[in-house]
Amino acid sequence: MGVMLMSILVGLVVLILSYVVIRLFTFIRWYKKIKKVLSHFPGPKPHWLFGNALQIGCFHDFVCRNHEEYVEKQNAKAYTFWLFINRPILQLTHPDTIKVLMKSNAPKAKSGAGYLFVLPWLGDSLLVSDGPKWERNRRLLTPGFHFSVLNGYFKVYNDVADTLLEKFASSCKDGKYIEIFKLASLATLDTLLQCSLSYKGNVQLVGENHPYVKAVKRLVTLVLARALNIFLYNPILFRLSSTGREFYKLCDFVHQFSEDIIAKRRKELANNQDSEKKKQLDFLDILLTATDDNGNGLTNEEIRNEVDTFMFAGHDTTASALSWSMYSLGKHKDIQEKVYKEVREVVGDKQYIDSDDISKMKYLSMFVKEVLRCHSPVPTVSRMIKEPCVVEGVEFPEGSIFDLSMFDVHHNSHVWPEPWVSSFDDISKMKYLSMFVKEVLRCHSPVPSVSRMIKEPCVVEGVEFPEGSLFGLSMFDVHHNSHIWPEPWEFKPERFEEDKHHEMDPYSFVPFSAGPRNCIGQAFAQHEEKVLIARIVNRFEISLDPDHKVEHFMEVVMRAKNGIMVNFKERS
Ligand code: HEM
Repeated sequence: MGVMLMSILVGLVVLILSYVVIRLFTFIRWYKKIKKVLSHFPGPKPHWLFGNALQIGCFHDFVCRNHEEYVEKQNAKAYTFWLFINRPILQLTHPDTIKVLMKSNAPKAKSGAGYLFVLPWLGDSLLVSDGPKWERNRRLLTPGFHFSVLNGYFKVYNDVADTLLEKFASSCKDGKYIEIFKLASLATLDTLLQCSLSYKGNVQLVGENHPYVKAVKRLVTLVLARALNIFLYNPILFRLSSTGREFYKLCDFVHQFSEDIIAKRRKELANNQDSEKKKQLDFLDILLTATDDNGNGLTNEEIRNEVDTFMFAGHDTTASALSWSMYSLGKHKDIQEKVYKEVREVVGDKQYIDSDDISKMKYLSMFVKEVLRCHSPVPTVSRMIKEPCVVEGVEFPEGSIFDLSMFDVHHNSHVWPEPWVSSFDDISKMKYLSMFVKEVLRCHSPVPSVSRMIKEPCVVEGVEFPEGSLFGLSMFDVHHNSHIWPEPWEFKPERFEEDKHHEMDPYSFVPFSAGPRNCIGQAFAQHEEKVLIARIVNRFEISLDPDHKVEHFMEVVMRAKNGIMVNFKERS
């Protein structure tokens, strides 16, 4: 018995030692290889064990130092830095390099900080998933962002603006300055809750006392707290920590919140009660009715994950863009005047962006749509399937060709809905506002960077990177690269005048990323931004507190280190 136990023990030790030796050997081989690959790129000198982790301090300052040294002085299209001995990152800083990864289907980096930390909250949703799961869900969600659906949300943007503007008016009496990010963030969360779940909970008025709002805000903080604390990277240690316990408790709470609404809506859909009460579709309606090629829909959990993802990916990002827009308007009074003049010309004294001269716009809008419907500029497209596919309950074999006839659909009297009133018209007429919003997105890059870990070897600047290499796709660097953007730190909406911008590489302006993993909510976000900015500028003159220093502060989204203090004065 004793001998047997001893043999098992020795066997076990040998097994563990062999495992450790193999891992060590693999690591050393990988380390030598990746070091050689990275030697082609410049970067701050790393410590052998900690890499550059101890030099980072404020991440924003670290990025700016590297930008100056490598991107500006050395004109490098990428530079490298190490978080620890096992975590080298190639930071892509030029359209030529960033496009290699953006065009590919390289998965999101799921080890270390970042995407992994949001998994318990968002599940395997669009933002985090890869491969066939992502492909299927992207296909199912895309119709939810079709312009005909987005158009219906203009009413929500305007309602949200009503509350926000009243808050500005009451808080800024007597020339007081207020911090803008918090208010912007509540407004964008309010919008998303209404557009995703048709949930109206007076979110902006109740503020962070609202339990759901409080939970979402706290979850974002806890994800960040974990990313900054290496001891919480391990999932078991995280679960045992007080931060982890709070995080999981809040996840349960927000999951329950969405699940209750989803279950209720499913029931209403089954009983066909919904259509009578609600005229405007929300994202939930679309997610509940979406089916893939095999007729399978999304499960309640999948829907919940996607809704939670919209909240996470869509509210602080848009709030960042809105806050930096207020900053830019306050800082550049001449630009504010131009935006104001244009808004006046288009919307005049209207309270709602699309109310007063609606009849004229309705006609224009109907005219354009009717031309598109009647003459269908692209009448059909075709697809040949690679796998069997079920259409109307009939299975088609691989190789079948389908004609997708938009012409027929547009002329099908059972499908064509009542012509609806477009409110795009106001927004699309504001060319200067569009340029202004783009310049805010370039200059302040609300999502400063994203990351990818490649599953297959990939060539960047003639150098082959092995599987497992980690890349930082730095939109902030690309947007401030003086070899691409002259005087990149200057705020000049005119850069985006059509003729100038169209000559540029499309990957020189990537605030929403680009390629297959671009932001699904980009049109939604820009519509909301434009309505809110137009409504604010039309009513208020915006000024910055001259005694308050505003500095960028890079987190998951671009914030201001000590906030942005703004005054909104009623125009006379
Ligand atoms: C100014 C506002 C916004 C900015 C700057 C922004 C930026 C981005 C960026 C850079 C990505 C790529 C992320 C990555 O590669 O990991 C992304 C993805 C995504 N965004 Fe946005 N976003 C904004 C607003 C929104 C809104 C309003 C929604 C939802 C309604 C949304 C939903 C998503 C989703 C679901 C993805 C994942 C898409 C996929 O991988 O297929 N975003 N966004």
